[in-house]
Amino acid sequence: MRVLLFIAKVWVLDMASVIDELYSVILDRIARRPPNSYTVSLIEKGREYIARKVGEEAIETIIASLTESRDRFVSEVADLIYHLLVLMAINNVSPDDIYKELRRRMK
Ligand SMILES: N=c1c2ncn([C@@H]3O[C@H](COP(=O)(O)OP(=O)(O)OP(=O)(O)O)[C@@H](O)[C@H]3O)c2ncn1[C@@H]1O[C@H](COP(=O)(O)O)[C@@H](O)[C@H]1O
Repeated sequence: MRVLLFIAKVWVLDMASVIDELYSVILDRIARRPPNSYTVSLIEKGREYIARKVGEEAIETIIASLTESRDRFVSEVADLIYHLLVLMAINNVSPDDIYKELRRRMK
């Protein structure tokens, strides 16, 4: 049981660190605006476009969960998380804000 708890904890920490790292890369792209960056192309299309894109990715995730393979579902969840992080970044909300809220709700 202890080993399972340890593995679960390491997995959660690793997942959080990937999200933190990706969020930092997104902030960097927004600040530096390098060419050939998908993030920059999203930012240039504006807040409404990005919000709509999150909606689109959420729908694709729902469809994948119901009708497609596990791999397709994993890929759609990753797309959704990335676009959500971009939307969070332009709203000055960090992954830390979300971790705190989730921790506050934890029973
Ligand atoms: N994690 C991602 C990531 N996930 C998904 N996507 C992009 O999201 C898009 C989703 O595909 P869609 O078919 O829905 O959309 P599309 O037709 O390509 O694009 P639209 O014209 O519809 O916006 C694809 O172009 C993917 O490349 C991502 N683009 C970038 N990242 C990471 O973000 C960081 C910054 O990337 P750049 O901004 O490209 O440097 C890097 O660490 C990247 O690995």
